Amino acid sequence: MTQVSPLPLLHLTRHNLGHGDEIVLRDVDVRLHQGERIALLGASGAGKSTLLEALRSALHVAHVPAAWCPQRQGLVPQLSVYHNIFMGRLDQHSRLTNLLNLLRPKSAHWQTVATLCEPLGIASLMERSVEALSGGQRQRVAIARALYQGQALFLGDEPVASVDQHQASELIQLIHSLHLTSIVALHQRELALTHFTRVIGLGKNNEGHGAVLLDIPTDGLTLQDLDCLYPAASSAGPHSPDESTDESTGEKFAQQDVSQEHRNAH
Ligand SMILES: Nc1ncnc2c1ncn2[C@@H]1O[C@H](COP(=O)(O)OP(=O)(O)OP(=O)(O)O)[C@@H](O)[C@H]1O
Repeated sequence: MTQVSPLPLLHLTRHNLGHGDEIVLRDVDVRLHQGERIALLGASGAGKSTLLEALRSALHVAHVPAAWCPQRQGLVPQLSVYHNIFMGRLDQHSRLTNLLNLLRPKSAHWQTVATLCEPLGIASLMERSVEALSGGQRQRVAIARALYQGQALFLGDEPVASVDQHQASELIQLIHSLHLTSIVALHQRELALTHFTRVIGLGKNNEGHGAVLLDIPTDGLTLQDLDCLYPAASSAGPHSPDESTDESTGEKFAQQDVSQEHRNAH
């Protein structure tokens, strides 16, 4: 049987990404295909949000719709959980519908949102204002608002950072059950290996510049292969016993070289 290649969605090529005059990531060359589950990894400040923003805006220009779950959530604290989730589709309704819904939610909209909230464990909180929620509950509301957008592609900037590993795993599964393609920035490396098909890892290259260090399938990848993205972990982390007592840069570079063999395998 002939194998059908996955549909290309985007090719972000030879881009320096940053803010103002500051370049955060050099020579970014990333392709996205339909059906991929991409985990974006890297230490804090490595440029995950910067890359996600660039992908988001390139997708917009290419007219590829994507659900978006931002790191800062962007929820309106004074409004109810229901209203915050409904905001995910404001652009799909007329202004009048949006205004009326603010005053008196239509039962059909309410029901749709309730159905989404059920697996997220926030159905009983739909009338509560967001300011009265815990951090983890707010995170679920932000995810629900992105799910409510009803797109095939999900972009999330650390959407499961405020919940424990078990809950994070369930949330990622839910996101994946509703989206064909996903690109998610994460700090939990284990989740990247268990729930995603590909890892894009950001960090400093040998010249000390921010760059894409890894772009590889997760198949066969180990936690140790990811240590090069986290300089502290590669010198002292629990996944690199060989290096835990030796902080020599030689050891560190040896680890980087292993991972760089896989680089840009896509
Ligand atoms: N709006 C901005 N203006 C100027 N510099 C910025 C802006 N946003 C981020 N930066 C800088 O860009 C670099 C990368 O930040 P970014 O938020 O992309 O990293 P990150 O990997 O998402 O970090 P974290 O895991 O902490 O969220 C950092 O040095 C940060 O200070």
